[in-house]
Amino acid sequence: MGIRLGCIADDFTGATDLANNLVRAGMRVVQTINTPAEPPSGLAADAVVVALKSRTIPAADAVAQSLEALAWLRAAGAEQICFKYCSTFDSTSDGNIGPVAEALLDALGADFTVAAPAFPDNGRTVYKGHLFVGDELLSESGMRDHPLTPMTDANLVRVLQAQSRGKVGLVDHAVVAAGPDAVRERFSALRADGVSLSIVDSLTTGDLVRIGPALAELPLVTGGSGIALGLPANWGITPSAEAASLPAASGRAAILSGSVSTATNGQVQRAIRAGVPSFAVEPLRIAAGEPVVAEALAFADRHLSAGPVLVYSTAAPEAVRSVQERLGASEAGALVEHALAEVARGLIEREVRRLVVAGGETSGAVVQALGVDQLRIGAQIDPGVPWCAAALPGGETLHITLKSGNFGTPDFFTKAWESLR
Ligand SMILES: Nc1ncnc2c1ncn2[C@@H]1O[C@H](COP(=O)(O)OP(=O)(O)OP(=O)(O)O)[C@@H](O)[C@H]1O
Ligand SMILES: O=C(O)[C@@H](O)C(=O)CO
Repeated sequence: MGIRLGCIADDFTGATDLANNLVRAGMRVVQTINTPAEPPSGLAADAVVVALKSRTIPAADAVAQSLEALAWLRAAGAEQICFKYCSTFDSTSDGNIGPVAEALLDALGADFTVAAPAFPDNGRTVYKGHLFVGDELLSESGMRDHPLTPMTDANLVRVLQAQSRGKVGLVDHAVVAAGPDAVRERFSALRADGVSLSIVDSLTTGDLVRIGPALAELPLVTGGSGIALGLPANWGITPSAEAASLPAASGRAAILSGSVSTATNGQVQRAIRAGVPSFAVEPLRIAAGEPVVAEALAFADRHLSAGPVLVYSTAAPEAVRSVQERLGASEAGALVEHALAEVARGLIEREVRRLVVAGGETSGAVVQALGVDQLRIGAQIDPGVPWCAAALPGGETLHITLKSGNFGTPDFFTKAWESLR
């Protein structure tokens, strides 16, 4: 039997976030890093999440990579496809949410899908098409300063329309609250009006679960990880603790943080205050050719035997902006990602087997550098952030968690270890 749900995620932390919600809803989930080169075989899973790093690449490349993932997932027997992007709708005016969603619709021969980024467990809600992060509109949240995808408009109908060929509509909260039949009716009305992509309001987890049955008929659904909460029940799958079990963890521990999000800035400061030995990676020093990676690893050598160490490039928005003005945003990003990926490799050589990574782009760079191609999803540390187990190329197990920038409580970097046994 093939898999039920095939998922394509546009970044690596987002993929584990989605996998985490599917596991919590009872699905057995395998996450692959990129589209596997081999055709699917022997997958003991209800869902596969293909993690891409396509959020900030040119739209045409994101489309090509997503279509490749789609072909693999269809070969694995996927009965429905889910395209996962950020709960803060991270994108630019060129995409990549609209272009990828439309290309997937075309490839599936479908004419309509939803765009439902809400993840109320993490404070992301959508009302009248406007995205809120906690109590703030998206455009007034820390996301307005994001280095790669600054979000300056909270009206998602407008944001998605700007990056889509087709017409964008809205399923508003009154319809969602009225239940799946009302949602189905609204889908039909939107279709009749020529709408191909529709933002869906959701204020609570209950809203996301309630729309679940209405999504069963769509070949493609798109959204944040919250959309996963209502899908497994469409196959009669119910929550089970077994879905989240991982092998026992051991080995040295480290934190690598390349996220510049508001939450991560707080978490780094908190870890430093808590006495975690910490090394700051400075982009301008890397650009000047200074041996920053070697220094970070020498620092790790001095501290690893006593407990977790933190290597971070995380900085406040003004500092990030000033680096970007000097180096260019994507050049600075690439430079830091490369350096942190090199540090990750060095840490594995130093017997680190428990690793916290913060930031979606950073996680992508680290996981690829480590040669990890598949993750098993374990228990949740905080909403959207599970521990995962991966086989290193030598066969040893690495326990790793990929934390989205804005996820996790302020003490995440010190408490994460407690939920790993
Ligand atoms: N001090 C810095 N100056 C400039 N750029 C930085 C700095 N530190 C990190 N970066 C870059 O900023 C980007 C941060 O993106 P990343 O996705 O890793 O984190 P995030 O955006 O905070 O988290 P998420 O995408 O999970 O919400 C990366 O490309 C990273 O290399
Ligand atoms: O949806 C989210 O907020 C996260 O999974 C994510 O994608 C952040 O990069």
